[in-house]
Amino acid sequence: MSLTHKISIIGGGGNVGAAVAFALVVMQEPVEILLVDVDEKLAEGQALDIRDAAHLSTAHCRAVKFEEVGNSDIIVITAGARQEPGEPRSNLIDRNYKVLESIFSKIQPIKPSAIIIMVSNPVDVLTSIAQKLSGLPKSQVIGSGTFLDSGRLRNYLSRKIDVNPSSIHASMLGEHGDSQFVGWSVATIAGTPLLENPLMANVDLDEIEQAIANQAYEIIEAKGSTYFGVGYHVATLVKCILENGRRIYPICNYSAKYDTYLSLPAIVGSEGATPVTLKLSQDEELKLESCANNTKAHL
Ligand SMILES: NC(=O)C1=CN([C@@H]2O[C@H](COP(=O)(O)OP(=O)(O)OC[C@H]3O[C@@H](n4cnc5c(N)ncnc54)[C@H](O)[C@@H]3O)[C@@H](O)[C@H]2O)C=CC1
Ligand SMILES: CC(=O)C(=O)O
Repeated sequence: MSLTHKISIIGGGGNVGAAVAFALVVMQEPVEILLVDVDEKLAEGQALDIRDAAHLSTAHCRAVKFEEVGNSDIIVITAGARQEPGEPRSNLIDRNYKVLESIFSKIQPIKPSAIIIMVSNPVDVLTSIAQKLSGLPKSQVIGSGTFLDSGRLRNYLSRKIDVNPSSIHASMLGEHGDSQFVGWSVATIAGTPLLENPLMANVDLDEIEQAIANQAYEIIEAKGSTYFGVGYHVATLVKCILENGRRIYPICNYSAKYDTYLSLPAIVGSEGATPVTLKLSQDEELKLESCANNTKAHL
C-alpha cells in the first residue's frame, strides 16, 4: 500500500502528540506519521509502542529528526510546557513561544501547501505566532481552538437533555481558555434555536458554561494532563483536511474582522480553514471582542 500523506507531530514524544498519533492509527488513516521531539528517545519509544498497534491499521508510524518535517503535508505542533494543576493556559506563553521559535528555526523550508495545526497552549495566541514564524498563508495555519471544548459542551448537554451529542449543534467560542463562552444564540436542535426547545427549560446556562471552561482544570487536577479528548479531535481535523471534508468545526482560525486568530466555526478542508459568518447576539459579540483583545495583548 502506498502512503501518500506525511503527518508530522512535533512534540510527538509527549502525551498529546502520542494521543493524536494513536487516534490516527485507530481511525485507519492511510498516512505516514512522523514523531519528532527534542527528547528523541521518548519519541522513539512512542513510535515503537504505536507501531505495535499500527500493523493492524493502514497508518505507519516512526520517529524522525526535525530535518524531515519540512516535507510534510500536515504539521501538528503539540510541543512544549503544559499546565500544572490550577495554572491557567495563559501562563505558558513565554515558555511555549520560545519552543515555537526553536521549532521553526529547525523545520524550514516548509512545503508551501502544508497545513499547520497548533495544539500547544495557549493555542489561540500560539497559532498566531506559528503563522508568522511559518510564513504560510493565514488560512493554512489553524489551531484546535474550542473544538475540544465544544465536544465537552455537546456531551454535557446530551447528559442534561438526553439527546445524542451529534444532534445538538452548539459550540464554545472565543478562545480555548478561561474567557470561552457558549454561542447560545446560534445553537440549534432539530433546526430550531436550542434555547427555545422545551427540553432546555430547566437547564442552568451559567452552570454549563462554567463547567465546560473548568473541565480541563478538573482533569489536570485528577490525572496531571489531558490528552485522549484532544488527541481524537486533532486526528479528526487531520482526517477532514486529507479528505477535503469541508466540515464546519469550531477551531482557531484567522478573523479578518478582529484581525487576529479566534476560536470560531470554519469550513475545514484541504486548503485549511475558511471562516463562516456567524450572527451572534450583542452580548456574545462583546465577549468575542474581549477574547480578541486578550489574544492581541499577548502578541
Ligand atoms: N489545545 C488543546 O485543546 C490542548 C492543548 N494541550 C497542550 O499541549 C501541549 C503538550 O501537552 P502534553 O503532551 O500533555 O505535554 P508533555 O509534557 O507530555 O509533552 C510535551 C512534549 O514536548 C516536547 N518538547 C518540548 N520542547 C520541544 C521542542 N522545542 N521541540 C520539540 N519537542 C519539544 C517535550 O520533550 C515533550 O515530549 C501543552 O502545551 C498543553 O497545554 C493539552 C491538551 C489540550
Ligand atoms: C489542557 C487543555 O487545554 C484542555 O484539556 O482543554
